[in-house]
Amino acid sequence: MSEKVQKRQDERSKEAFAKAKTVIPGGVNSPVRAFRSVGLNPVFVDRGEGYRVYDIDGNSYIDYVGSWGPLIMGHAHPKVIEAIVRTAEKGTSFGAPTELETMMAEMVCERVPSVEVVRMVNSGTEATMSALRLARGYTKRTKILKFEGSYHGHADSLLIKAGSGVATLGLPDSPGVPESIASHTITVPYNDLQAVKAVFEKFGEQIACIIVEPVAGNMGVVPPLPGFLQGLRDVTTTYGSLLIFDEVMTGFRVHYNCAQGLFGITPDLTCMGKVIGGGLPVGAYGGKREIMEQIAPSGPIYQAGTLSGNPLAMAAGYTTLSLLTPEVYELLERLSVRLQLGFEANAAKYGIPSTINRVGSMVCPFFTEMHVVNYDTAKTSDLERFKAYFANMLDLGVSVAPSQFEGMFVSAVHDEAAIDATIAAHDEALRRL
Ligand SMILES: Cc1ncc(COP(=O)(O)O)c(C=O)c1O
Ligand SMILES: N[C@H](C=O)CCC(=O)O
Repeated sequence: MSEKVQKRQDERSKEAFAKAKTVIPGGVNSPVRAFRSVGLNPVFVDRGEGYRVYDIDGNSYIDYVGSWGPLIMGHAHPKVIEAIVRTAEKGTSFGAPTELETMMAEMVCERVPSVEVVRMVNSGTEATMSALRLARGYTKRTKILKFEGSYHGHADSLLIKAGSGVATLGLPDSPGVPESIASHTITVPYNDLQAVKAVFEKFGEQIACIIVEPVAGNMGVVPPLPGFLQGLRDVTTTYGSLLIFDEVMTGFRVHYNCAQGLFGITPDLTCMGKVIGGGLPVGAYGGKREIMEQIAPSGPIYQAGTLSGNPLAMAAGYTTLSLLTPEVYELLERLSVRLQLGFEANAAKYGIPSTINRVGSMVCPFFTEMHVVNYDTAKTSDLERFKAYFANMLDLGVSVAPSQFEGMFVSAVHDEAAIDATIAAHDEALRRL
């Protein structure tokens, strides 16, 4: 395969990055994009179409970043683009209600039974930050519990032992988060129900909520162990705390009814983002009416947004959700299993320690033989090997996230040929290690 591959050009991306660094911190608007942990120059994208992205140097890649999850229908899906254009022609934002927002809310409530009422915001960070405020205001408690290596956006209360870029850059706590705020956040290892119970025995009456990624996707992909999510449901019910599912990544990604539908657990509140914006900036939080009605203007807990419910985001999100039929999830499962099996066979062929975690179309190859169940086991992956693997994959025309602590996202427009080409690239990438 290597013989057929032309050397990847990157001169223009290098120039673009140098220029960006003069006016943008680190040259990027979100840290992991800088490729720092893999020691490379970031690829500057020109355009995307279907499962491919094209960079400004003229290289093209089979893409598994998918804008970090939202693009479940691939890049520039014609129906999504058409909906955005049609909507934009009528105006881009009004700061007044539109019927599109109600249509979107109806669609979310219909597909996610735990969500009776939903408020749109502009990012996953806004969704989790607002859900925390609501949980604290509703329960009149201050402490929260989150899991090590989970990422819930960059609100102060949640930037404690976080995953994603924070893990990638090795920054367990961020300067600028006051100790007085951090002290209210309790962290325990993911999948460790005993640790959760021990915390509740000590502080249960003070804990407003548990916030959990029902499939962890920011320490690489880590599925919940059997009984873990149910255990969280039980303990929060016992102590009168709220259970918040952060489905910003898993929402409409792993199942037609989100992760809560896949695992059959009903949270009190759900945070969403990514897929529900179809590639435009969006977030949402929703849940039981009794709790959600505490939000202003129906209740006293304040949260607002100039661009919230933006018509373009609603049009892109609504169209994306309309395309996501149960059959699409069957297709995603088939394609993703094919990818996983191919990767497993390649690793076995070269005797490379490997664990491939997968839930639906979230896939993550770790370079370790350990069963990856939490952040500590995720960290046993050989990061130097990941670095070399990442560079090889890029040279072979496959774009994966530039960090071991992120997953791959298969889209519904990746076909079997694309998956097989990816498996072949992976084979070659491992052979070159
Ligand atoms: C599970 C989870 N929650 C929250 C967020 C924050 O979302 P956003 O980047 O849109 O602020 C992310 C991703 O960044 C995420 O993966
Ligand atoms: N893992 C993050 C979100 O899910 C990646 C997005 C980012 O940090 O830019």
